[in-house]
Amino acid sequence: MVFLSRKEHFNAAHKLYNPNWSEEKNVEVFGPCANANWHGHNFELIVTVKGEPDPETGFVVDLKKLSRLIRDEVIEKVDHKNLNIDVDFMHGKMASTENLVIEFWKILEEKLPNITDNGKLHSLKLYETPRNYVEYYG
Ligand SMILES: Nc1nc2c(c(=O)[nH]1)N=C([C@H](O)[C@H](O)COP(=O)(O)OP(=O)(O)OP(=O)(O)O)CN2
Repeated sequence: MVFLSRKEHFNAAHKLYNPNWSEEKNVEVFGPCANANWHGHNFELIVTVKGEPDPETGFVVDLKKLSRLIRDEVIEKVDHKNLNIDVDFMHGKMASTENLVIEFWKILEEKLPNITDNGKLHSLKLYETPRNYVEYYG
């Protein structure tokens, strides 16, 4: 079994704000992340696919195809966007890194069979800042 990864990049704005809470409670829980006028992050998304290399190509998945898939299906939808407002799959959800990575997984798990017969989605690692990141295994 080989684990193969591709890193992609996007930047996006968001705020962490629960509309069911008072302004005071939002500030207490989320601090400056609840700032009404948003804030931005440079995100890094690392997608790891696992499988046996195909005997004819030596590939688990063609990294060019994987990059294109991630960019077309995920990055395009979030890059230079406001995660709370512009991104359909985040509507009604808190725009946390945890919730974002779960939505990315749903998209990529469904689309991956279009580009590989032998690779399966293993994990997503999403960096919100160079020091804060989440890992998700489905
Ligand atoms: N469980 C979560 N906690 C927090 C999330 C999140 O998505 N899930 N997000 C945030 C903020 O959006 C943001 O990540 C915090 O930024 P910041 O505190 O500035 O983080 P830095 O690593 O850049 O700064 P340090 O000073 O090094 O902490 C908050 N919590």
